[in-house]
Amino acid sequence: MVDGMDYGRVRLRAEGITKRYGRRNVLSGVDLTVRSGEVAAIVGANGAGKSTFLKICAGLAGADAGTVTISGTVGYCPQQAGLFQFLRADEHFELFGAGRDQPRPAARRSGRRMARQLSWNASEPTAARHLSGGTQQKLNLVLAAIGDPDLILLDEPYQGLDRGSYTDFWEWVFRWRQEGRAVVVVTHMLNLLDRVDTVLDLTPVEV
Ligand SMILES: Nc1ncnc2c1ncn2[C@@H]1O[C@H](COP(=O)(O)OP(=O)(O)OP(=O)(O)O)[C@@H](O)[C@H]1O
Repeated sequence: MVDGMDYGRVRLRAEGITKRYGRRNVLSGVDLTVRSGEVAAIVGANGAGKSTFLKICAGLAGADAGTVTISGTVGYCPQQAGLFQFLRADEHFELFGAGRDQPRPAARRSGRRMARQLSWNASEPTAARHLSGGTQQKLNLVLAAIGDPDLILLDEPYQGLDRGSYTDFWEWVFRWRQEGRAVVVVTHMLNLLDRVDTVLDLTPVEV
């Protein structure tokens, strides 16, 4: 437990989220509530609407109906890393840190520290475009957590991670929970579902 964290406070409340693309109903009245100190997993088949739902929660896509209420700061990790190809890791940390009012040295320190937890030395002066696919994904992940957001939204953030880093990633998620953050993870890793607090299954119901 961390002093000052508001354990149990609702960080995300999505109610009645409905989304259509053309004539296709992707989400129909989806609800999800996540509190500080909780991990929610979103599961469902390919195309079930997991990424769409997460983007709506992050405010990056609009819903046709329903409301999303967020309390506190938000970090979002997209499925495809949205990096600046010519910038180094440190420069990404500074840029994303600035977006969350974090001074440059603090952002650099916290980015490097989190990278180390994923077995990556982020102080190397390598442009993002020259990082390996898995390392780009680590950068993508660290950027979602820069500035210690209260709510962290992760869209299958482990693609390309090696076995050790994958384990480190889940340890991270459960550490964040312990620290009182609210975490939402899109995942296909059903073996971990007994360790999360809420499971939202978007698989369409057969009628
Ligand atoms: N911008 C868009 N325009 C039209 N259709 C879209 C758009 N974005 C998503 N879709 C469609 O909405 C459906 C849900 O897509 P989404 O990416 O949310 O699914 P998902 O559950 O995250 O899938 P996956 O497990 O493959 O990542 C799919 O049929 C997809 O083709």
